[in-house]
Amino acid sequence: MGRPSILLITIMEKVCRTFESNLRMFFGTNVQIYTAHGHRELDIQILDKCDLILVSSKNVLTCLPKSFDQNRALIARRTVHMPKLEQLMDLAPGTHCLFVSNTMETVEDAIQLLIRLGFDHLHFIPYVPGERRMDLERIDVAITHGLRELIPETIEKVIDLDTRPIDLTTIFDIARQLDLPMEKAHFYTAEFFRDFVRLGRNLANSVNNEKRLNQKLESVFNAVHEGIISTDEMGRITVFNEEAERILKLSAESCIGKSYLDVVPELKLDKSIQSRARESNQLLEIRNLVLLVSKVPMILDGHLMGVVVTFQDVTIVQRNEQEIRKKSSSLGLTTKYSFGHIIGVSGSISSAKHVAVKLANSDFTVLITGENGTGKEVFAQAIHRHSTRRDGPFVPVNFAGLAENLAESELFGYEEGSFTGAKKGGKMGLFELAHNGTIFLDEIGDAPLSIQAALLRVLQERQVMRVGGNRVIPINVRVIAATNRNLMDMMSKGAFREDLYYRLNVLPLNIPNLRERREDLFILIDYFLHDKRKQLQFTPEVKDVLLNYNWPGNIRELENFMNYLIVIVEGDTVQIEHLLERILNYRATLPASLDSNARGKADEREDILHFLARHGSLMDYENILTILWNFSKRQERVGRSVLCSLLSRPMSESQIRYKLTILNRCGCVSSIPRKTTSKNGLAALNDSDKEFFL
Ligand SMILES: Nc1ncnc2c1ncn2[C@@H]1O[C@H](COP(=O)(O)OP(=O)(O)OP(=O)(O)O)[C@@H](O)[C@H]1O
Repeated sequence: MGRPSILLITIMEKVCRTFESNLRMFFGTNVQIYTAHGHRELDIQILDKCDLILVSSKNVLTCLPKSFDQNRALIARRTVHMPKLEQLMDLAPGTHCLFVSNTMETVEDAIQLLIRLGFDHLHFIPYVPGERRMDLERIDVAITHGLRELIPETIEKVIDLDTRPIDLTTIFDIARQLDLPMEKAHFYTAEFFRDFVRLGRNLANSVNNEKRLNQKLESVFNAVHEGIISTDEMGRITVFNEEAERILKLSAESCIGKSYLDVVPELKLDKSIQSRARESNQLLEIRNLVLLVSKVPMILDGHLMGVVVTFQDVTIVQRNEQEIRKKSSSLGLTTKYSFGHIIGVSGSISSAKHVAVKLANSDFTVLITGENGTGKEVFAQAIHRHSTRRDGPFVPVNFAGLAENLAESELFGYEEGSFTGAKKGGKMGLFELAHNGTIFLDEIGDAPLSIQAALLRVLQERQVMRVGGNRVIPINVRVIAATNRNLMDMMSKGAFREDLYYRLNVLPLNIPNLRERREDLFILIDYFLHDKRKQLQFTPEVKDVLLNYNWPGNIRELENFMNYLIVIVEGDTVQIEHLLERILNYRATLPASLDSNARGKADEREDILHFLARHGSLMDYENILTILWNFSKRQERVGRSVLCSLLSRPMSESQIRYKLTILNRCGCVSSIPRKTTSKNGLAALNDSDKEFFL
C-alpha cells in the first residue's frame, strides 16, 4: 500500500504553501501532498485519487464538482502565528482596527479567534474589498493575515499577522483519518507552545514595566501639591491622589473604580469627554469648597483615553499667594547687591571678589566666613545675582534671631493643626520659599544642635517634610551659609556638627576685615558720602585717627559713623572734636620697642618720633611739649585750657585732648586730675579736667 495522499485546495497560493509546510513538519514524508490554488482548473484525477481533501474555507467547497463526496473533505481550522500578536499589545483600548481578508468567513473567523485570545478591548471592523462601502475615516489601523495588498491605501498603519497556520486540532483530525503515525507531533506542539510561552513572557515583562511605571506615576501624583483625579473614557475614576483625598475629604479607595458622577458629579466631565476640549482654571463649588479646576482630555492616537482633572482649594491658593507676596517684601526675596556694589581696590577685597565670581558660576554650597559687618550678606547676594538662579528667590534666614522652638516650623513649614497656634491651611517653610533660588543661612554658627541635624538631612536629601506632614516636598535650592564664628573651634567643643560643617564648607570664601584693607577706608567713606549726597573734608589729623582706629564693626560701623557725621558736622570739614569718644580714645597699639628696655635711648627716641608723626603733625607736638617744658622747669603743672591759650599754632580742645592722649601713651607726658574745692568747702577730684606735666 502506498503513502496516504492529501490534496490542499486554497484560494491564495501563500496559504497553500503555509499549509504544506505545516503538514510536512508534522507528518514528514509519510504523506503525499498535492496542491491546488486560485481559480485554476482543478485536476479531477488528483481530486479523485487523494485520500483527503483539505480546504482553507467553506467557500472553497462550493467550487468543487457536484459529484464530489464532501465527506472526503476537511475544512482546516486555523490558528494564529503567536509571536506576531505582540504587535497588537501596544494598541490602546478602543482602537478602531479594520480586519482585512479575502472572504468574510475568514475575517469573522480570525476576529473571533483574536477576541478569544483576549484582544476584546480592540474594536474590530470586518472588511473584504468590494463587499460593502464603508467610512474609513475613523480607522486607526488595518490588520491582516498576510494579505497586505487588500488593505485600502488610505490607511497608514498596517499590522500583518502573517498567514494563519493550521490549528493543532485539525492536524490531529488528519492523522486520525489517514491513520498516520504521530511520532513528530511533539515537534509541532513544542513549536506551538514555545511561541506561546515567549508571548506570555513578553506580556509579563510589559505588565511589570507598566506596574513599575504606574508606581512611579503614583508617587509623582502624590508629591504634587494639587488634587488630581483621572478617569477613563467612560468617566470611571482611575487615579485619586493624596491631595485630592485631603481636599475633598474622601478616601481614594472608596472612589477608584466608581463613576465620577457618584463621587464628584459637580466636575461635569461629560462635556469634556464629548468636546475633547481642555478647560482651564474654572471656579467650581464642590462639597462646600471653592476649587480652581482644570480639565484636560487625554488623547492617544486620536482616541480619547479619559480626562485628567487637577484642582486646588482657592482659599489656600489665595493664602499662599498672599504669604509669598508678604514674604517677598518683608524678607526681601529679591537681592539689593551685585558685585558692582562691593567697593574697594585693596588686594584682599579684589581677590575675594575674584573668587566669589567663580563660585557664582557653580551651583555648589558656599560657606562665607568673616567678622561682623565685613559684607558677608553683600557677597551672598552678589553670588546669587551672578548665578543661573538669579531669577529665583533669595531667602535670607538669620539663625541668631531664630528661636529654637520656632526654627523647625519656620525653616520647613507646617501642616494645619500640627501644633497649637498653627495657622489654618498650614504654612510654607523658608526652604520651600527658596525653591529654584538661593537660601542664605546667616550666622549658621548660632544654629542650635537640633536644627543642625535637621539642616543636614535637608542638605543630604534635598527634600523637606513640613512639621506634622507626611509627604516629602522636593526642593531645588542653592545654599550659601555665613558665619563670623570659628566653626572649627566650635566643632572641637561639640557645639557644631562636623558632618554639617563639611556639607557646608564645599566652597569656602573669606571676607577680609577693614583693618586688613586700610587703603579702602577713604574709598568706602567717599562711596557712602556720595551715596548720601554729602560732601565732607577730613583734616589730616582726623584722617590719621580714622586710619588708626581698629573698626571692630567693619564696614557696617564705618557706614553708621558716616551717617553720624552727616548729622552732626555743620560745615563741610570733619574736625577732631566731631569724632566719637570710642574712636578718639582708642588706644593705638604702641610699637613693641616702646615697652622694651632692651633697646637704647636713641632707638627709643626714633620710635617715639615715628609714632607721633603717625598721629599728627610733629610741629604741634613740639609746640605742646615746649609749653609743658617751661612749666615743668618751674615745677608747675598746666591745665588743658591754659595750654590751649599759649599755643603758637591754635588747636581746638578736642585736638589738644587727642594730642595729649598720644603724648601720654608714649610716656612723654604725665597727668593728674585737677583738685577743685566743692561748695561745702571740701577738696574734690575733677577727673574731666586734668593737669599735665613732663
Ligand atoms: N564691599 C562693600 N562695599 C560697600 N558696602 C559694603 C561692602 N561690604 C559691606 N557693605 C555694607 O556693609 C553693611 C554690612 O554688610 P553685611 O550685612 O553684608 O555684613 P555681614 O558680614 O553679613 O554682617 P554680619 O556678620 O553682622 O551679618 C551693609 O549695609 C553693606 O551695605
